[in-house]
Amino acid sequence: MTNLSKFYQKTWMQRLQALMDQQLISVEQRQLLEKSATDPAVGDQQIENYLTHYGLPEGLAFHYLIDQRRYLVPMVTEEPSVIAASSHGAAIVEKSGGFYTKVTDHLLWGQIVFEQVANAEKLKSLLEQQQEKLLQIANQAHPSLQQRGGGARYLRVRILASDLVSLDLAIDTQQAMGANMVNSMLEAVADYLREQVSTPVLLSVLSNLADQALATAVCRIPVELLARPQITGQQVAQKMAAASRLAQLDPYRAATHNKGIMNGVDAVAIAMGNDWRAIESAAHAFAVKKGNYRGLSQWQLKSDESVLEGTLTLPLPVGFVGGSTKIVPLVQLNHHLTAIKSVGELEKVMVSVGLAQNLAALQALVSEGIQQGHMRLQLRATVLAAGAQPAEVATIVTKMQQLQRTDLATAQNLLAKEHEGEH
Ligand SMILES: CC(C)(COP(=O)([O-])OP(=O)([O-])OC[C@H]1O[C@@H](n2cnc3c(N)ncnc32)[C@H](O)[C@@H]1OP(=O)([O-])[O-])[C@@H](O)C(=O)NCCC(=O)NCCSC(=O)C[C@@](C)(O)CC(=O)[O-]
Ligand SMILES: NC(=O)C1=CN([C@@H]2O[C@H](COP(=O)(O)OP(=O)(O)OC[C@H]3O[C@@H](n4cnc5c(N)ncnc54)[C@H](OP(=O)(O)O)[C@@H]3O)[C@@H](O)[C@H]2O)C=CC1
Repeated sequence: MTNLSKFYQKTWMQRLQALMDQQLISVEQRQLLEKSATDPAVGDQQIENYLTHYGLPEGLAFHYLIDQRRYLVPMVTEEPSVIAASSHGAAIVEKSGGFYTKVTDHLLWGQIVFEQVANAEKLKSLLEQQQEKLLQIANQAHPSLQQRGGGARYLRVRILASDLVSLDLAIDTQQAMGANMVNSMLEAVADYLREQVSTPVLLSVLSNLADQALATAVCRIPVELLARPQITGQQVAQKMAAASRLAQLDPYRAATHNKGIMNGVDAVAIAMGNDWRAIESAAHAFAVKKGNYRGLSQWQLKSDESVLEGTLTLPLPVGFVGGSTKIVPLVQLNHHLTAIKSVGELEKVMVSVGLAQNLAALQALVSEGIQQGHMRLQLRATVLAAGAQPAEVATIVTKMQQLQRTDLATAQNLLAKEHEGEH
């Protein structure tokens, strides 16, 4: 009976066999793992103990007009109504003239933290005096980045506590997200400083709070475009502005407000082969202002209340190259579909999608409520979960809507009746 130790030393087929031998999976489950493994050779190089490829649905969002350019936006998500909402929000902004965006330089912070610091001020000034030398050592650790026009730009020293000091280097990572590059550069500087300074280095690593790589999207919507059945555009706009204020005051609301934004941002990040965990951690860290976690976007009615202005700024530690961007063929296809040519464009698309997602969510929440639109699409997932074949879904969804039911048990009963009726 093969055991599972040294799983990583087994071949992919041996791993599946080992799971069978241990009676952890059935023959059918092994077949599912094999069928889903679209590219075992690549998977085995990408991650450890590779088993199979876990497929997520990819859809396309429409109506994006960003800085007067039209974009198709591939989005990878398992959540119903996210892509519908994305297109819906974008369609409203499209009718309003589109999104206007701006991006800052694409710099990533890296930090070297000193512990057991005896005199923080003294260490701070010592490090600041060596700025040029430290930046030079960082750049020498990854010379190709400078050749591309990037590299370590500047540094700062922060006293975090009487015994903890952080030396932060801002590094222009050009078209890459830069985590691996920055970490190598930091370790070179840390090695140098270990010889210069007796104070121990605790760690050196990039920071995902990429507040030197910001992207902002703005849209200005004539309130009449926000109208919903039984509620005027003016009323929707006023309520959206109130919901925006709520997210500034209440972290419980801000968490969901921001989740709605990241529904779109994450979906684009995955489609573009990016590290969505880095983007998520950056966004939520950036949402803390004056010690409070707040909504990342804001909606304000302009003076004569005829226009609702939405603004979203996000830190985006993202890459147009590097990471898995060249390894996953679908990422190259999605770059082609979106027709983006740089990391700056990727940032503009991502932040616009985040704002569109937020617009659609808030408009629904303050008018008919989220369930009407969301559950109409979520119902399809419920009926699938009840065991329906794709071809049966529409019939069962219609019957559920007639019964005004959304629960799994009703879907299962209707499906059973449908199958009885067939015999
Ligand atoms: C769902 C809608 C769009 C319906 O809204 P609606 O007005 O009933 O939709 P419609 O049928 O009039 O279509 C409007 C547009 O939506 C798109 N659309 C509409 N249906 C589809 C579809 N089947 N497939 C693809 N696209 C669709 C499409 O672009 C369409 O325009 P068209 O292209 O026809 O000119 C609206 O109710 C909505 O946007 N709701 C928000 C849904 C949402 O945010 N879902 C995310 C999950 S809930 C969540 O996690 C976020 C949240 C809410 O918690 C965040 C927060 O609290 O702030
Ligand atoms: N967020 C986090 O906390 C962490 C993330 N990661 C992972 O790190 C990866 C991202 O790191 P990153 O360093 O970007 O990825 P890579 O390790 O893939 O490095 C990017 C590479 O892209 C090459 N490149 C080609 N053209 C350019 C260009 N125009 N600008 C910049 N680089 C270019 C560079 O090659 P050359 O060397 O020839 O210059 C560079 O080494 C992601 O996979 C992420 O998941 C890893 C650790 C932590």
